[in-house]
Amino acid sequence: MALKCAVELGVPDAVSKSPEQPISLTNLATALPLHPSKNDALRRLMRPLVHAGEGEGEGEEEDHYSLTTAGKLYLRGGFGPSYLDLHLDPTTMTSWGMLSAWFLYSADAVPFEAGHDGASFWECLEKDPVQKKSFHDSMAADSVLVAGVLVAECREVFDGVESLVDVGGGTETMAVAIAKSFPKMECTVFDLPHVVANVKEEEESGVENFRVVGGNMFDGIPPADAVLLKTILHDWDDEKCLEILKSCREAVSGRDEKKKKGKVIIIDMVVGNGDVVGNREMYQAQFSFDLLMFATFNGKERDEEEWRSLFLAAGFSGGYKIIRSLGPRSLIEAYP
Ligand SMILES: C[S@@+](CC[C@H](N)C(=O)[O-])C[C@H]1O[C@@H](n2cnc3c(N)ncnc32)[C@H](O)[C@@H]1O
Ligand SMILES: COc1cc(-c2oc3cc(O)cc(O)c3c(=O)c2O)cc(OC)c1OC
Repeated sequence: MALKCAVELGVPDAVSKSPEQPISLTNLATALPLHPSKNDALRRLMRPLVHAGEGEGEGEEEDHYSLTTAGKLYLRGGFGPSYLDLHLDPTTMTSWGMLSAWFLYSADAVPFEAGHDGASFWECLEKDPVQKKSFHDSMAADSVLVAGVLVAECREVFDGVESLVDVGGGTETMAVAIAKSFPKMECTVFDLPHVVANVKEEEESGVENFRVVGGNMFDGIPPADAVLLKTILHDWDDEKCLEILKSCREAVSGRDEKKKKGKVIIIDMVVGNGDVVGNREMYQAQFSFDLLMFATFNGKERDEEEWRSLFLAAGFSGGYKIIRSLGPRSLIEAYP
């Protein structure tokens, strides 16, 4: 909460722009648009942030500040501010307020839905344009990071792929980044009609090998050589995941006479795998997201065994491969 407040006040930008490094408390107060009667409280706001880095050689001085590497993520326009907006938004926070009630009473409603008269997270977003924008902006900020790695370091994933559908692609960030990087590939972003309605302009204005399709993935998925599911399956329970995966399998299972088989590319967590081994903070990230997914959707972060069972049950007879770790997430390919 201190971080959210500091970001809203523009603290990271003021610290970063200061010619004095580290910047003193007095100069920081002057650089911010604070009411003069509030200057003294700035030290109290900054203290928990300074001490958050304790034990790593940071946080030794309480009245002079410079940005840590993580702090740089919170500069305006970066990934951090939209991430905070999403996770600390009052609508999103409802899940946490309802979690203990879920444990105490026999009703099985998803905590988020119990706090919203039975409406799902996606239904709430549709009704609230501000929350919808905040959600899709932060997912897009995440996609900028992930797309950068994907097109720079994982190009072999797209070898032989002539068409790709980004299912639940949200706004166009990921599909456009792939389309630009692979100009011969037909790239489609597929999401709920009210989500992609805002993306149409992008389609009209520019990248030729990119198009937009609105629809419900539970009613079918447009055919392609590859389907991309980035942070989709963790939003759903096993039953719904099976429906999605079966539909993806059909979508990539060969439309021409050669019956060329494609693949499903998944970007999601594999709990306990890859980069997280021996890394306490990565485990914390995975377990925190698991609880968030549970409280918001009855979704979950899955370990390798759980992924294996899903692929088997969804009929992926070609098996699967965990291609690489992307921090707490992994890139998985599943073959029909
Ligand atoms: C967690 S977001 C992931 C967005 C994007 N893949 C990314 O990683 O940035 C989940 C996406 O699934 C979409 N979605 C939810 N239900 C859907 C449905 N029934 N059919 C198609 N898309 C759906 C949401 O609108 C949202 O864009
Ligand atoms: C913005 O960066 C990330 C976001 C997510 C993420 O966050 C969510 C938050 C919600 O309140 C509801 C959701 O449905 C979601 C997601 O589905 C979702 O994927 C996840 C990330 O990595 C796992 C992000 O990058 C760090």
